[in-house]
Amino acid sequence: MDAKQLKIEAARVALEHVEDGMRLGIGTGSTAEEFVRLLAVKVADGLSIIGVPTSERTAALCTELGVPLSTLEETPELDLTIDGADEIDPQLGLIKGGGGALLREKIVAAASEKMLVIADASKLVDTLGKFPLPIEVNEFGLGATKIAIAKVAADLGLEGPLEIRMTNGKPFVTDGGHLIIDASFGRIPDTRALSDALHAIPGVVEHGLFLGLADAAVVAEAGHGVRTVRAVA
Ligand SMILES: O=C[C@H](O)[C@H](O)[C@H](O)COP(=O)(O)O
Repeated sequence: MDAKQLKIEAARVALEHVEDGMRLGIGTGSTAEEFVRLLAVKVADGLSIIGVPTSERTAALCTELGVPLSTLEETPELDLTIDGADEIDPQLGLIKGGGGALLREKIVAAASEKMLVIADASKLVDTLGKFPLPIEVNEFGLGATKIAIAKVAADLGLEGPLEIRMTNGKPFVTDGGHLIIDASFGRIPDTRALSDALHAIPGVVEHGLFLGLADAAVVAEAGHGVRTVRAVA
């Protein structure tokens, strides 16, 4: 089974958690897109949900496929968010933001009663951090913000390149109009301490560590089918 098929399988099982009348946070990325495609078929068959998208990209796909949308202004409390992830640890801590949507994704997940992650098994790790941590920053004061990030990381024994994410030769700009710094710290033993320290830097808008937000992960693995993973205490 190829990577795309695994994403479809995880999305298919996650869809079983969607009930009629739900207010649904809809994630971003290639796995979330497979979920949107399956959701659209159900909607066409009569499933009644209202979706809040986590990016302009997801909003466009939902609109194209006829998935009804709302905003967090109109629908500020959600029942369930279904989203992908770049890494998942045994406590269901996540790294997200590979697609640059981490800020809206975190706001939507935090507004949801439950968050379900969909992924293939390659996203499971013992310790977060092999995937560079996306940090969304304000363009103003970028140099000072980079220095501050490097300092708080060093205090936690972390170091590594801090690279401004580029696309087509220009800095990548998020839906919120910010930049992304991809921080290659390697494994992050104390994710909570790093999260708190990054939040204390004024130029940091948000970061891609999602801690205590996911309730379960639906994980598809070649040869092993799909399993639902819950946090290890
Ligand atoms: O900003 C993007 C999101 O956090 C995605 O959910 C994450 O990057 C996973 O994407 P994919 O399903 O394409 O691996």
